Amino acid sequence: MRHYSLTAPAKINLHLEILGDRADGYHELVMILQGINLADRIDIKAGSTQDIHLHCEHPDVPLGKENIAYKAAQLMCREYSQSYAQYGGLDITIEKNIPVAAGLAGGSTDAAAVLVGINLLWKLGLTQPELQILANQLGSDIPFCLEGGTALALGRGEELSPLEGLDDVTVILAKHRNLYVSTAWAYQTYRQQYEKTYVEQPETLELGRKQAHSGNLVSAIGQRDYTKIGKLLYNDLEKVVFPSYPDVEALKLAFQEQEGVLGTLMSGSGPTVFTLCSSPTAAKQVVEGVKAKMNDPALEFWITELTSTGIEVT
Ligand SMILES: C[C@](O)(CO)[C@H](O)COP(=O)(O)OP(=O)(O)OC[C@H]1O[C@@H](n2ccc(N)nc2=O)[C@H](O)[C@@H]1O
Ligand SMILES: Nc1ncnc2c1ncn2[C@@H]1O[C@H](COP(=O)(O)OP(=O)(O)OP(=O)(O)O)[C@@H](O)[C@H]1O
Repeated sequence: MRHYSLTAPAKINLHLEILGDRADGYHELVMILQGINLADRIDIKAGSTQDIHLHCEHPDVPLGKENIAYKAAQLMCREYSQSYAQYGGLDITIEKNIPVAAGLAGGSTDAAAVLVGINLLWKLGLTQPELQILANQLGSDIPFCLEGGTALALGRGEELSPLEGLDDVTVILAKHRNLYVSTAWAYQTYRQQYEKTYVEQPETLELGRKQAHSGNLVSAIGQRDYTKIGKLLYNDLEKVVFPSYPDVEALKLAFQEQEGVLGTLMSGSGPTVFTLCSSPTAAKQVVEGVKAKMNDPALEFWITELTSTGIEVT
């Protein structure tokens, strides 16, 4: 029986700027997204019945229709009903290595891997743009997860332009165990506090505005100037997450104080704080410094790298 195993990397946001809210309930964004080497593993094969069966040992991952990977499988069954009838149901196992509800697109990357896996399992031959149309229906981070690497993302996150790949930098991830931030809550709170309606502008004007803030970071990425990249990290959602979750801000400040840090920022809607370092050795020292400063047993740390590799069949 055919069986596919895929690695599905997490992401961080090097830049997240909110231009305003939109009539469809989303926010118009300018982001720079970056894949990292921390990945879930997705195993996918034909099931013995017509059902979709999801397995995951992580206690915080739902196993039914609320799981975004399950929704991705359902979408494929609906869109390609003939293949579904021909090949039968699906058996999907998620090995969860990416922290849950952490601002690292864990669910989104699982869903993207399910789209890729079913495309292979059912021999659909869908192209990347065709997969992108499906990804876009499922969530805002999923189109990026399908591509991976480094990308500028506009719109609600789905208008992607690839940037120079960054893959020789160490990144520390840190978060408080059992601290979760809802993405919907973060954007809704931002909407309430910084109400600014996004107005479509003539193409050239709008492009100029979008490039104004992220442009320097895009240039630094092009030059692979990691010192500059570290200084230009930016996330508008820190403005709403930090006042409600002061521990997250304290964690960022503790990283900023350490020597050997290139830059530090909250990823997505948090609560994970990431820190760029020039080497794994420097990163280990930084983690020790933060542990000593915070003295909080609830803190968890991961040391990994930026990666230009997206979803891969292994
Ligand atoms: C915070 C980020 O992870 C940064 O990459 C993304 O912007 C969120 O991506 P995501 O979790 O895939 O988001 P979705 O599942 O599409 O939406 C989750 C929630 O965030 C809000 N949301 C999301 C994206 C966006 N551009 N504007 C929003 O206001 C949606 O209204 C929804 O309530
Ligand atoms: N495959 C999945 N993996 C993890 N969580 C999932 C999954 N499917 C649904 N969820 C639910 O979605 C919520 C958000 O989890 P996820 O790990 O995707 O958050 P996130 O990394 O903050 O997402 P993003 O960065 O895209 O906003 C969790 O509380 C969990 O209950």
